[in-house]
Amino acid sequence: MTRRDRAGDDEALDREVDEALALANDERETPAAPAEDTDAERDWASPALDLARGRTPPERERTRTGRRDRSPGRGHPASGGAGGAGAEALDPSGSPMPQARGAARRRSPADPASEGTGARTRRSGTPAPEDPYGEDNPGPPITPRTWSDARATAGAAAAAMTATVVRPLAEALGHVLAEPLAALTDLPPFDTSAMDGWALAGPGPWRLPRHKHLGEHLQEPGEPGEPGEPGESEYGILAGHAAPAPLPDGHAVRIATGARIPPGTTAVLRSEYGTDTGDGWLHAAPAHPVALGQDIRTRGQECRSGDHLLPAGTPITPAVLGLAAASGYDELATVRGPRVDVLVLGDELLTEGRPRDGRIRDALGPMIGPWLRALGAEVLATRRLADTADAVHAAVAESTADVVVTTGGTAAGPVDHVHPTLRRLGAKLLVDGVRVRPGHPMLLARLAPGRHLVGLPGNPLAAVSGLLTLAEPLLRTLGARPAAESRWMPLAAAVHGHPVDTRLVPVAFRRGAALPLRFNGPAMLRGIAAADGLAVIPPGGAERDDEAEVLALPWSGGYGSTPVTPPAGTVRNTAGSTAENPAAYPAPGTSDDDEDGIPTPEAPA
Ligand SMILES: Nc1nc2c(c(=O)[nH]1)N[C@H]1C(S)=C(S)[C@@H](COP(=O)(O)OP(=O)(O)OC[C@H]3O[C@@H](n4cnc5c(N)ncnc54)[C@H](O)[C@@H]3O)O[C@H]1N2
Ligand code: MOO
Repeated sequence: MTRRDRAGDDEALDREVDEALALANDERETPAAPAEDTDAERDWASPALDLARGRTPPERERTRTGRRDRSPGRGHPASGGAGGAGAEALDPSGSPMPQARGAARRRSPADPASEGTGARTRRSGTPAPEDPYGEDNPGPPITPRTWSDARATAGAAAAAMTATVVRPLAEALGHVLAEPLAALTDLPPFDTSAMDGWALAGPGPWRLPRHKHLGEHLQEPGEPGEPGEPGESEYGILAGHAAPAPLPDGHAVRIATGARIPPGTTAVLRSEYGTDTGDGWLHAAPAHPVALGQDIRTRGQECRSGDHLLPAGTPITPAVLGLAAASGYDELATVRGPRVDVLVLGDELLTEGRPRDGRIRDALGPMIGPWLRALGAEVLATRRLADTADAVHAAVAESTADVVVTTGGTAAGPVDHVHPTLRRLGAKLLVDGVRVRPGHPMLLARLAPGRHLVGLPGNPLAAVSGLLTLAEPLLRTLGARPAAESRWMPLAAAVHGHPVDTRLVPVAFRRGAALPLRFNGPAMLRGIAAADGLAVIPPGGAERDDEAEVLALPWSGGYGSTPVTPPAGTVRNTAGSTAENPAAYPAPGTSDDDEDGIPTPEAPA
């Protein structure tokens, strides 16, 4: 067999398998299907799949990778029961779907190769070659790449951006620290009480200030600070006041959590452990003897001024915002996110109302921008373009963004204008097709040094596949973001595979397992909208209980899980779709001090 014969054979195989997968994944769920759900109906795609598998050329068969067998010790509830049979997948609404069957074989335990594994790019701070695939280095051949190779190529296609933007804390969420976070103060900045109670000097019983007996002062509060010593209110020493006067040996004074400790204090007694006998004396409960230093947070316990709190490259989470504020910051130096223009191609697309007259709603305009923002991009605009070569060419040529993301027009149809546009602009294709389903026509091109175009296929789930395969690694590198740890989970049901391509399949997390969802065809969003992740299914498919790599989604943790706050006024969506964040954090609230209920003194006795 010649090389050409084999290539032709492969294409025929691809077509057959695409059709079989489409049948297995899409049409099985169409309302027109007969009401009775017999085994025969459920399996009607299997012969085509089996046929396709049977014809797989031996050297391309089962280059199974990117998986680890579940160790026998790691049981999960979904795998319990009789012999592993009868796994159910749920559709997005939670109804059981028939188990995929006959499509995958049990893995051999040892499996060192890693085709399905998400490739890692270097962490921020590691120098990257500028424009790695420039004129001097044409890079590896471009077509078509395996899924993991495509991700690695996208992650290595650019260097980390160096521009920084100083942002007020309120606008820094989701960005990345451009510089290490160093404490601007000691934390705590002064010795404070960890509890409401009394500051004590020396061993008890302790003398209480006469005019500050608890009973007297809960009735008619006067002006704070009125009675007593400097820094005291009539309730004793409260948080937020000036330095209190020294506490003489043998004395006690009421003190609130977070208030400054008066000089001379040796310990704090919690209010529930002490008794004010009403005659001017305070006694500790015998069950709670006072330990030296108890319930005092000493200055600098958490950090000293200048201490290195977090490294550059740390994503700014709500917790980082809190730490930055506590340690004295009003604003943070952040890495400028890569600027992205989104171009939505397709004359058939409507921007409002129900599909009509052969036209459908644009599902990608409202989805891609927010998703990119969750991946750290600064989305300049989402524009819808007419399906003409000139419109596409002009929009790409005029864009000043670091990354142009197009949707649709990647295939070879009469109005697929992405490839011709790239040729016209002299762009260099880095990835032209990926061995992944859905989404195989996705592409990545270098428009100019430091400027790239990601071409997402028009089928909506194929576009998501392109986002996670090409856009995510590219944006991660540009934005100097750390790669997320790979997450592996046992599959709660078998999944049909493509014989030679990786599949990305929406899954829901259920009891520690990844449950494949229905409605996972390339044109469908119903599965992904209900999903917690995208399972990476290696060529050949996977059995129930096989461990699969699972890609995080912006709303399910892992990379891209922290949405970037759109700077007010700077993010426009010229196509008029809402640019709302799909996973916005709630407004920062207050949090209690460390009331952990553990009666252990904070400072050693
Ligand atoms: N001869 C071939 N045809 C196709 C192939 C192929 O290999 N050979 N691959 C198929 C696959 S797989 C995909 S994926 C698509 C990719 O096509 P394009 O990137 O050129 O996208 P379009 O043709 O513009 O659209 C495809 C499909 O998606 C719908 N679409 C497009 N944009 C949107 C949007 N914003 N919102 C909702 N739906 C959208 C469009 O109406 C089409 O139905 O090519 C196949 N063909
Ligand atoms: O299978 Mo296409 O690649 O629909 O995305």
